[in-house]
Amino acid sequence: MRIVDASLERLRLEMVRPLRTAAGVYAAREGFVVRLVDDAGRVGWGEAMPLAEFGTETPEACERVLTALLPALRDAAGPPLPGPWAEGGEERFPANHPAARHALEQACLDLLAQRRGLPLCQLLSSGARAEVLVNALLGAASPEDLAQEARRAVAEGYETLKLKVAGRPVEEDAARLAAVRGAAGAARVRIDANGGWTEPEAERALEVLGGEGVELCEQPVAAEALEALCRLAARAPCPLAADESLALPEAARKLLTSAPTVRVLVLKPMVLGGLLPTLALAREAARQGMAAYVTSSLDGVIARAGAAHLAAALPSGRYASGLGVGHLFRNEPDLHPFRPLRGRILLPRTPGQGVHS
Ligand SMILES: O=C(O)CCC(=O)c1ccccc1C(=O)O
Ligand SMILES: [Mg+2]
Repeated sequence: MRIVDASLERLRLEMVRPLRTAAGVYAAREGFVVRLVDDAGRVGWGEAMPLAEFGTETPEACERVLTALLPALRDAAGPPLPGPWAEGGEERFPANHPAARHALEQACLDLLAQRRGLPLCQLLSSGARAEVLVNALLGAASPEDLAQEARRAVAEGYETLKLKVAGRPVEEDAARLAAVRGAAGAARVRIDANGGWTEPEAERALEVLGGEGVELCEQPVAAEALEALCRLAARAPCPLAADESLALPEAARKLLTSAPTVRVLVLKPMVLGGLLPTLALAREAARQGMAAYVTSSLDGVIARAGAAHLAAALPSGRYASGLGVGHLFRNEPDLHPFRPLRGRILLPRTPGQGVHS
């Protein structure tokens, strides 16, 4: 397999309305699409959608690295093969640029899976599941609007709802959560503080919010506050999940090796540098008795396609994946296989990722 063309295009995602989290407001996203063509005419797609505040490189740095790397691929005897297929090729992937590495690795895996005649999830794991559960991300602010959004999601078939909390008084979050719980029926409710509380604030907020019917809380305290996170997890009424913390070097290792009170990891392939490093972390977590699920970092459909294949290949599919964000974007393509239906994504069975131009 020789690469006969390698190109890079900008991708700008405009949000229908800004998404507010405790860490900030997202109105638009800037990233890149990598397209590799091999000598048999197969096309492999990869996406880089940097999220610098989450610890990836900036869009400028990402573009610089990808622009520098792609011409070399064009003339190479074959694409660099990542992970177990590397044969010494790993150094051809960019270091310290997780979003750029993600895009390049994803496009190479897409081609490799097509060449082997396997859906990407099957290339990643022979035990891959045929579908993945997805959570609905509720974006409304007021309790009334949230209740309506939750009712709609449940009627559509979502079994897990996710609500952003923190960055406002706990009493307000309590009212917002009560509205969601009232509308959720049998659906689980996941909350995400995006690091918005101090340890004492988190302690109190979790007492108030973390009762029955709350599946877990993502990242109650700042990414760096790893020890506070572990202390809180030992006492909190609901399980705590590490998300932002995993972007820090050594954080995953510390969580995996210290007597684990944090039992769940939120895996963002864009932040962790690609599908294979993320799968390796999920497998390591499973060996330690910890659970993991995949979420997007507000990515385009290509990155979510890769993430959906990865989610299907994780050791366990118990937790819903955070991949139901397409409706938040103005320029989301109408019809594609990675749009959740009844709260699930059914993986394409065609070779590769099943992403087409
Ligand atoms: O999990 C989801 O449903 C969507 C992903 C999401 O919430 C998110 C999107 C961008 C940045 C951070 C986060 C997060 O999970 O904290
Ligand atoms: Mg989160």
